This record gives sequence, C-alpha cells and structure tokens, in this order.
Amino acid sequence: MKIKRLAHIGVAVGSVDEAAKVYTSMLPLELTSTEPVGELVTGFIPVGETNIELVQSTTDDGVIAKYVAKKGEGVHHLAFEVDDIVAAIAELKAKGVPLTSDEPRPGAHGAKVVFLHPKATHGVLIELCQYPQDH
Ligand SMILES: CC[C@H](C(=O)O)C(=O)SCCNC(=O)CCNC(=O)[C@H](O)C(C)(C)COP(=O)(O)OP(=O)(O)OC[C@H]1O[C@@H](n2cnc3c(N)ncnc32)[C@H](O)[C@@H]1OP(=O)(O)O
Ligand SMILES: [Co+2]
Repeated sequence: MKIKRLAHIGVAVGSVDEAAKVYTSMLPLELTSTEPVGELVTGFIPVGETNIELVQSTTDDGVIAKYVAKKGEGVHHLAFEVDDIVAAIAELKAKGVPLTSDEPRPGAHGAKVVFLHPKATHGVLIELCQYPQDH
C-alpha cells in the first residue's frame, strides 16, 4: 500500500458546532464542511495538507457515543489516505493485523474507510481512507 498523507486527525466531541469554536474563534481556522455519515456528524477544519475531523454522535449508542461516555471528548483517531484500500486491507490481513471490518465502509467526503484495532497499534486507532478520484 502507499500512504499518501495524514488525511485527518479525528476528534470525538459532544457537539461539532460547539467544539468547532476552539478552532474558528480561539484559532484562525475555518469549519469548511459539516456532513452526516450514518449516525455521526463530521466537521472538517483544514490545516495545511491535513484536517481536524470533529466527530459527533447523533444517537446515545454507537462508537463515538460510547467513546465520549467512557473517555470524554478528545483525540480519537489518526487517518491516513491510501491509494487502494482494498489492497491495503488484503495486505494488513496477510500480516495478521486486526481490522474493524474486512470490507471498506463509507466515510466522509465519499471516502472508503477501514480501521486498525487499537489493541494492535499501541493504543492508537488508525483509520485508512481512500477518496474518490476527484477528491
Ligand atoms: C467513518 C466516518 C469518519 C471518517 O473519517 O470518514 C470517521 O472517522 S468515524 C470515527 C468513528 N468510527 C470508528 O471509530 C469505527 C472504528 N472503531 C471501532 O470499531 C470501535 O471504536 C473499536 C473496535 C475500536 C472499539 O470498540 P469497542 O466496542 O471494542 O469499544 P471498547 O470501549 O470496548 O474498546 C475496546 C478497547 O479499545 C480501546 N479504544 C476504543 N476506542 C479507542 C480509540 N479511539 N483509541 C484508542 N483506544 C480505543 C478502549 O479503550 C478499549 O481498551 P481497554 O484497554 O480494553 O479499555
Ligand atoms: Co475519520
């Protein structure tokens, strides 16, 4: 697989709109997109070549709700953009790396995503994402 860049740093929050103020009022950054993805709402704040991805749950269950309830708000995952996520999954499975799914799942901005389980990554949830050609 080829890692193209650090696509975003995922931050679990209770409210994208509230948390965004840290970056848009305290800091001179902009919330350029807010997008629903399943039971989540994501908010993207570009910083140079990468982004802050604020992630909020719209339900009381699910991954982000569980994380915030258990650990509070904060940095949640690192996302690396790859050129071919299907090949990346096959490569990681061949290495015995535990993934959260065997197939790519839908992500924000039309991405296909998969996650490496933090138990195998020294505690860092790592997302791999592949964007459409025109992204
Ligand atoms: C996809 C849309 C968007 C995008 O970029 O396009 C996103 O990024 S959405 C981000 C939210 N979605 C996900 O995170 C999907 C992948 N995550 C999962 O499948 C789960 O969160 C999983 C499997 C990592 C943990 O789920 P589980 O039900 O096992 O939760 P536990 O609380 O029991 O956790 C088990 C174990 O893992 C540790 N943990 C959980 N989350 C994280 C994390 N973000 N970073 C580091 N470690 C994490 C948790 O502390 C537990 O460890 P333990 O030592 O047992 O306490
Ligand atoms: Co993400």
